[in-house]
Amino acid sequence: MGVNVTLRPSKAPAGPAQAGSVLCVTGLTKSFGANDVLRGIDFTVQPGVATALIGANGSGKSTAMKCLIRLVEPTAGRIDLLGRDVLTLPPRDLRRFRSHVGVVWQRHNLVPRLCALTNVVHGVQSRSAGPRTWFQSLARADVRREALACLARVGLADKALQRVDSLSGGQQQRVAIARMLMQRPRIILADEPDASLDPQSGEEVMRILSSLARQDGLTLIFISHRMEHALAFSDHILGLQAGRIVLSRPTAQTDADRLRRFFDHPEASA
Ligand SMILES: Nc1ncnc2c1ncn2[C@@H]1O[C@H](COP(=O)(O)OP(=O)(O)OP(=O)(O)O)[C@@H](O)[C@H]1O
Repeated sequence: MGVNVTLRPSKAPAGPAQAGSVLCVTGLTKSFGANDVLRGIDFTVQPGVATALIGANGSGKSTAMKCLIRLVEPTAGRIDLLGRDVLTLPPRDLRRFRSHVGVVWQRHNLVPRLCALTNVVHGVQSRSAGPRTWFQSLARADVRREALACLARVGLADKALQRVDSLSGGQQQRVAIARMLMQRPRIILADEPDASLDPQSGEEVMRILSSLARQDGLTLIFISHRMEHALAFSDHILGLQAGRIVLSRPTAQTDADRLRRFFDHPEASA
């Protein structure tokens, strides 16, 4: 896949999204009290591109990702995502807007005592609500079929009726991905989906996420602490240090040594 993520010049004036981009972030700033966590970050992502967001603990990666859908309210800046000026959306529009954004967290928030299929059916609630979305046995036939298909896409069709708390950590994360697919997202944000998993399960989760995004032509933005995952599953890498983007490079133009140097001396990577 072609690499077409570009870093915009810092201190660019707020303006409309760059032509063709799915995401355009300009001057994004976030302070928690006196803690300036994001110090004016600018970047643009083109549709279908997989972007890895890397950086040391506390560099602001999760905060930046949460700002994109206003789970954290930015202090300043502009975010154009999926053609919407996100920071101006009124609450009702924001809820509807979020339903187009599939999010995968490190902690997946499944309902442990319910089966995998019911948990996946819950993903439809972003499109339609009501008791028929509470349990797979009550779900409309087409919803049930779609949920089964989503489970099949993550390789868990045979676990559909198994309680989620009887599945392994990696399998649970795959159920969470299937639930996210039920949203029919237009973009996927993943905050360390490979954390808290053993290396093999973490890699499998990343591989599934990445290939689903590619199959559906979806933009994927993911945070990972695993250098090898950033290299294997992205088209472009953005590196944050103390709330600033100090690295923006097509993945094909970097390697493990360069990324190691970024982690050791991020200030020298700009
Ligand atoms: N809700 C909050 N209230 C106050 N401070 C916060 C809040 N969320 C994050 N922070 C602070 O913002 C800074 C950046 O946190 P963030 O979670 O974005 O970093 P990160 O790069 O994702 O780190 P990690 O790799 O450890 O997850 C930290 O100093 C953190 O304590």
